[in-house]
Amino acid sequence: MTANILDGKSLARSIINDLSRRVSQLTFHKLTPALAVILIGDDPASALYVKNKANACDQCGIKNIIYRYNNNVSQQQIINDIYMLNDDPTIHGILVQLPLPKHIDIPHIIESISPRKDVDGFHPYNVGRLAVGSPTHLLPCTPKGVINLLKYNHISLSGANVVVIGASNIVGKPLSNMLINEGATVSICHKLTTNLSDHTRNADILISATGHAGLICSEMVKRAAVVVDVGISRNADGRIIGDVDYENVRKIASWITPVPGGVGPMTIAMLLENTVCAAERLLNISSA
Ligand SMILES: Nc1nc2c(c(=O)[nH]1)N[C@@H](CN(C=O)c1ccc(C(=O)N[C@@H](CCC(=O)O)C(=O)O)cc1)CN2
Repeated sequence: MTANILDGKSLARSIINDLSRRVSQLTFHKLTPALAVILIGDDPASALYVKNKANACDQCGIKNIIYRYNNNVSQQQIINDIYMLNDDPTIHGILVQLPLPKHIDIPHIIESISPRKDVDGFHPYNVGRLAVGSPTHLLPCTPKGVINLLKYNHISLSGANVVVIGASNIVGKPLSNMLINEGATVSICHKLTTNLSDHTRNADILISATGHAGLICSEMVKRAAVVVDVGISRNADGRIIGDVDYENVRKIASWITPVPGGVGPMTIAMLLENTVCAAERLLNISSA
């Protein structure tokens, strides 16, 4: 058996293509969706992700402005600038690229973003709405990308045993809530989980989001499981690799995401979709 590929790169391309039409409709109504990106410090990976986000915005006509700060910028300065962006009617989405320098308190920064412009879906208001199963326009991008990738490939979530490895606020926790809302039975494993394989071997759908290269080997995967790799690390040659031992696990799984080209591009497509949704809400023409 060789797994089918969950091709996030091509799905993301087609989503971005479709978004161009929604952006044109907005610009017809004299509203150009605009995303403000706050980039603090000199982390090369963050700089690359921000550049990729800007390029993707350009592809579908979303205006994007990058606000760059030195590593030693004060927390208050960032919060003041976010307040300014909250009040700016020409800005529809605001995101702060993570991680942040140690002296900056991430929850404090995120809570200063208007929930209506929180296109990362990290604000406690949006997190809370997701947790209680209320409709929310702004879901976190990586989990939303995973769910879209699975649904697009007709992988059923209702009643499935899903194991999520990693309990971060960005991926593991919101993804688990989204999966529960889809009717899946969800187990969340994390750093302190003992006997990880006992959990993973029961998974119909196994999702790993740890950034621990090669964590998931074929012995940990049930035959014909769906395997989604959200991890990104670099090996000694600087090549990007995921949490999953792709070459061996693909011989066991029914579906698998590659790294690169799986979940990563979907994260960016979902960010763009959230930005368009945030703008559409102003005109009450949301098609999401
Ligand atoms: N404010 C946020 N910060 C971070 C988020 C986030 O969703 N919001 N997620 C990650 C980083 N991230 C987006 O910001 C991100 C990571 C990876 C990719 C991606 O397309 N990866 C490619 C490989 C790209 C490369 O490294 O060459 C792939 O997997 O194919 C997109 C976005 C942490 N911070």
